[in-house]
Amino acid sequence: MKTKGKVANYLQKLIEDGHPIHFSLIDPEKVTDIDLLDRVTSRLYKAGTSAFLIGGTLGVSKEKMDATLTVLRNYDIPKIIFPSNINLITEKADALLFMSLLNSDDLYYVIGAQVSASLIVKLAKLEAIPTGYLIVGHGGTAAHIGRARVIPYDNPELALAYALAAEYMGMEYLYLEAGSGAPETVRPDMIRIVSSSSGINLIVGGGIRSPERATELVKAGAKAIVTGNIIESDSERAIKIIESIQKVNVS
Ligand SMILES: CC(C)=CCC/C(C)=C/CC/C(C)=C/CC/C(C)=C/COP(=O)(O)OP(=O)(O)O
Ligand SMILES: O=P(O)(O)OC[C@@H](O)CO
Ligand SMILES: [Mg+2]
Repeated sequence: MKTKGKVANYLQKLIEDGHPIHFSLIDPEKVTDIDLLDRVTSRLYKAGTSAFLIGGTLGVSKEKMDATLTVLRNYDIPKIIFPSNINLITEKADALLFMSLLNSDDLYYVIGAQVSASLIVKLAKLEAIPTGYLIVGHGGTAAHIGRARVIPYDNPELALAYALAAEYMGMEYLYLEAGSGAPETVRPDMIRIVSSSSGINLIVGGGIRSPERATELVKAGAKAIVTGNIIESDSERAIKIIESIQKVNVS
């Protein structure tokens, strides 16, 4: 049996210590000013973000990924690729969420992209984090591109059925995604039901814009939350989100 990689161990330790994980999602397409990115990411780092996720659905190239990762290279927290497709894989990162979009109607997003990516990931010596990706509610661009049959916000049982299937297939994380900029996040009730009846670690993202909501989602059982848009539109608020979830002890 293969031993876990550095990034997986780091995340697992945070979870075991009851420390909520915060992922700062940087969309390389939105990066126009490298100095500004440097200033903002430095503040996120100092506030205690746990890791950087780097990715976007539209308008992202490997060159843009590399430029963003170059800015992030000196932070001693993991830089993790959040891939919308196989062209965003770069050896400059530490790891990638090796995701299967479980509720896609398109086999490409369920297993095709993963087969095309696997040897590239190995050659790049990237750590793969086994992750089920499940799109809920609004779904955003990811739902459209990924041809997802979205899980309704008010159907936690359906989400639980996917979570258990993912867990039984050996995935360690399930990313519940409401979509970038979603008007409503995944609901606490769904998180509560899925986390209490399955053993998979929940990452929750999409539409998280306030410390109160972030805290609520962590208290409901999210092991990690992701914020993307709010970093771009109001980085001070993103900092408040990071600070507020650190006050929650989830053990
Ligand atoms: C394992 C590998 C290499 C690939 C998996 C590919 C899969 C399963 C993709 C799922 C479908 C998809 C399109 C996911 C998008 C994930 C993502 C990077 C979301 C964040 O981007 P947004 O913020 O929505 O992007 P925009 O801001 O460009 O809309
Ligand atoms: O940009 P936001 O709305 O924070 O969403 C983050 C992430 O879940 C998108 O894939
Ligand atoms: Mg985005």
